[in-house]
Amino acid sequence: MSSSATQTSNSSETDTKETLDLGNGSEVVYYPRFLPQNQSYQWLEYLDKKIPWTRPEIHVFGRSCLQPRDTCYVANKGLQELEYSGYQPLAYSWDDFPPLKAILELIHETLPGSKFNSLLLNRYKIGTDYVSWHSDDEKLYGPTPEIASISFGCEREFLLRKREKTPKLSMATSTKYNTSSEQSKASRLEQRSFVLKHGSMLVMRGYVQRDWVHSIPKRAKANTVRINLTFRQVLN
Ligand SMILES: O=C(O)CCC(=O)C(=O)O
Ligand SMILES: [Fe+2]
Repeated sequence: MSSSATQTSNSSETDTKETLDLGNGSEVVYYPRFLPQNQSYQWLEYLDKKIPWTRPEIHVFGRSCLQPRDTCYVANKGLQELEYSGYQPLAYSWDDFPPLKAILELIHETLPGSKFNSLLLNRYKIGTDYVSWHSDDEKLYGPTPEIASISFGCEREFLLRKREKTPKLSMATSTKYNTSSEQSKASRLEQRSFVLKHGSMLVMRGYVQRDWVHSIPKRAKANTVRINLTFRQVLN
């Protein structure tokens, strides 16, 4: 497996990126300074105040629990509806949130050929908010989805771990894995991590959702808000 990280610096800071080849057609590209810092603070404040955040009840392994972070969903009209962990978010319109349209445009300029038409937003209020191991492998994104993930606010660690051959871990079936077997998995299976900075963009493409799982673990010391936007394309 080739997993060399390459550093490419262009004249603009925005274009500075780190490419991680995960092998077998999976790639992650990280743009640490994708958005200007000051503009990003304004967007963070806007999103924190203006997005109609909810903390839904989700269903995993036959149990219901409160999702351990706030969420919202924005999508083009007429797309197939998203459903994960037994929860079907209501789709808001891009027109309600002009800054999201501006961010979408910047992403489309940087990633030629991308046509994102939906956005899942997450808000981690404090360090005990998290997202457990999962992959975004819902059928409506197709077999090799490109997902662009923008982060604002508190820096949090993003972990990627090679998927075990069995069992399937998807957003629909994921749950908390804080057991000792989880620790042994972490040492056995290949793992990568990124600290997602304020104003950064991380892009997952190729077979990342099929072959890898990802998570944002709890961090006791993360005591300020983090907002994350994951842009996706629902195929028709
Ligand atoms: O907050 C993040 O960086 C990741 C969120 C995520 O994995 C998801 O929404 O599917
Ligand atoms: Fe995800």
